[in-house]
Amino acid sequence: MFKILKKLTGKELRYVGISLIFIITQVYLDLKLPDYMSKVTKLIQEKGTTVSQIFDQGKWMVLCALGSLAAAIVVGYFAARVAAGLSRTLRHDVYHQVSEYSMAEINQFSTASLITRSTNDITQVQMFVAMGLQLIIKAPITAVWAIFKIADKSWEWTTALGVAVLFILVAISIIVTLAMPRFKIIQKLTDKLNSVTRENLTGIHVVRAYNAEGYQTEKFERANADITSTNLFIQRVMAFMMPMMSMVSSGLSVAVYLIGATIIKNAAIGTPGNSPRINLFSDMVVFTSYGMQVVMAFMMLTMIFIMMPRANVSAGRINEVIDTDSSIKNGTKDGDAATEVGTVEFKNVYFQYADASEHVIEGISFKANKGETVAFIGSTGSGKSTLINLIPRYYDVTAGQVLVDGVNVKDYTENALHNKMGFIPQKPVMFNGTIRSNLAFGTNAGGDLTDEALMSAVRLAQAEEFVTKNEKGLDAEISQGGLNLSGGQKQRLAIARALARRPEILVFDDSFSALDYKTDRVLRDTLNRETAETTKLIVAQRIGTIIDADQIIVLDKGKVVGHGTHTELLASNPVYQEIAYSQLSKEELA
Ligand SMILES: Nc1ncnc2c1ncn2[C@@H]1O[C@H](COP(=O)(O)OP(=O)(O)OP(=O)(O)O)[C@@H](O)[C@H]1O
Repeated sequence: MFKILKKLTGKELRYVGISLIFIITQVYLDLKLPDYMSKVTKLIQEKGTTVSQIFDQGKWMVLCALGSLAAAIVVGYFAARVAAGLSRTLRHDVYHQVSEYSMAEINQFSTASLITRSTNDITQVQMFVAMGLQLIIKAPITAVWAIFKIADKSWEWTTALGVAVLFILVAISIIVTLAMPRFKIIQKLTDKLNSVTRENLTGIHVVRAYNAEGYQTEKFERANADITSTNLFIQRVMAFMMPMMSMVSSGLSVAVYLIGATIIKNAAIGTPGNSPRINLFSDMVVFTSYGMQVVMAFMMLTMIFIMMPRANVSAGRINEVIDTDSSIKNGTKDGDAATEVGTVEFKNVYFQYADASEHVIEGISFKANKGETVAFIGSTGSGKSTLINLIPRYYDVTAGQVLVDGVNVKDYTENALHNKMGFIPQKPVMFNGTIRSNLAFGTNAGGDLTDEALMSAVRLAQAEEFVTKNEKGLDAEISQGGLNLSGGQKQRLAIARALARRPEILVFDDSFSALDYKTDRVLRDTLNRETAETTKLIVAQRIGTIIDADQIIVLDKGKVVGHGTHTELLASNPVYQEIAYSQLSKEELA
């Protein structure tokens, strides 16, 4: 938590300082009240006291109460500003740190947990800071000040107060010890609930189509029941707090009055102007009042103890995200460091996922020259997507080297590397906005993209028809995730987005699969004609898509089992032959 609090800005620390002044003012005014009460008590018992004399003292009491209220409002205002400011800083830091993560870190935390950490966990810290700032400082000052004011009244009363405080401390310790471990669990269970809900919502079509609502509901209910029972346990334990505090405050009042009755009985009556009994009675009223302030102060601390363990767990989870650096370190070379143009080379590359026991890619070497088309084919799970994910450094190789334009991808800055290529993922990703905002997405080495450049990319990607059919054209709206587009339309826009950058290298991860055969053929012909200078790496399932490639690499269980042109492989490679004959007849392949 302290590490998180170090993130407070200078302005926020100034607000904390101002709050401190007002908290002290508030405590001073609160503790001034019993002094006036004492005077009023004495006046009431003395003969000949007039109403205006009592009113004189009462007026100050009202003013103290109003002053204390005003100070509390000011403190609340600044506490809210500090807490909201800190929460904004944390959200900013978490967001920027996560944006730097490689896929390895995102997989390590899981998307659901990263969402909980940047929302729920930050809210916990925000609530704690807002409450804490008002109470953490106020409670000890009140307690110490009040004890100091009544310490000399009578050792019997002070002992009663000490016993009450000791009782509170022991009870709080027991309660917090019982509840603390559950707070850690509760944030994990929130992650789980988030993950189940997300999965259910994103896969709602499949869930409905397979009548799997029951199965999904059961999963959700289990997660829901787990979090409910843990919450209930915590709430039940915490439920003891308030009754216990009222019991202690009532008990303390009774004890002070019982002790007071005995002390007053044994005291001398004295004279009307100087009566020890009247003085003792007034002391007793004042002591009860200060004693309540002490108990209230501990009550405030109790609130803090309720919130602190959970906020602490949340702070730890936020720090974990902020302190985790991306395993992929940016290089320093810019695009001009390239020694070649438009080449991609793999030199004896091995790759293993962090949580896997075996290599997914083993000893792969090849070189794609400028303007060449290199295709990758192989059964599902043979490692095709993994292989091309190594080019933009979504993952780093375990051994070997990947070179782009003659330079190791690890040496480039992220921007320089990504500006060289247009990457079209297996599942096209669309963002909420317009066709224009989706195509001109992100930064581009060539500067801002004109509408002409965008439309030219749209034409190349065979998307012109449906883009121009919409009267808004490039301004046609796209909903989140491209839900208002068909699979093929999304695929074509994803290709247009890559083409619009006019990159040296195009990487297609099975990007033609959602296209019909005719569009696939026309798109390939257009690309060959219009982007002849661009190097193309294509992962494909269909032989037809890659039949004209300059090099075809056949993968099986992460290894290269064939490398050549379509004609060469068809003549001699059994794995390629098997794939080819399963899709096309001998006549079509000839
Ligand atoms: N994030 C990951 N963590 C662990 N293992 C993974 C991960 N992604 C893929 N794998 C494993 O790596 C292997 C290769 O997967 P990859 O997606 O590269 O295959 P592919 O040839 O592209 O398959 P497909 O044609 O079905 O897309 C598979 O066995 C898969 O289980």
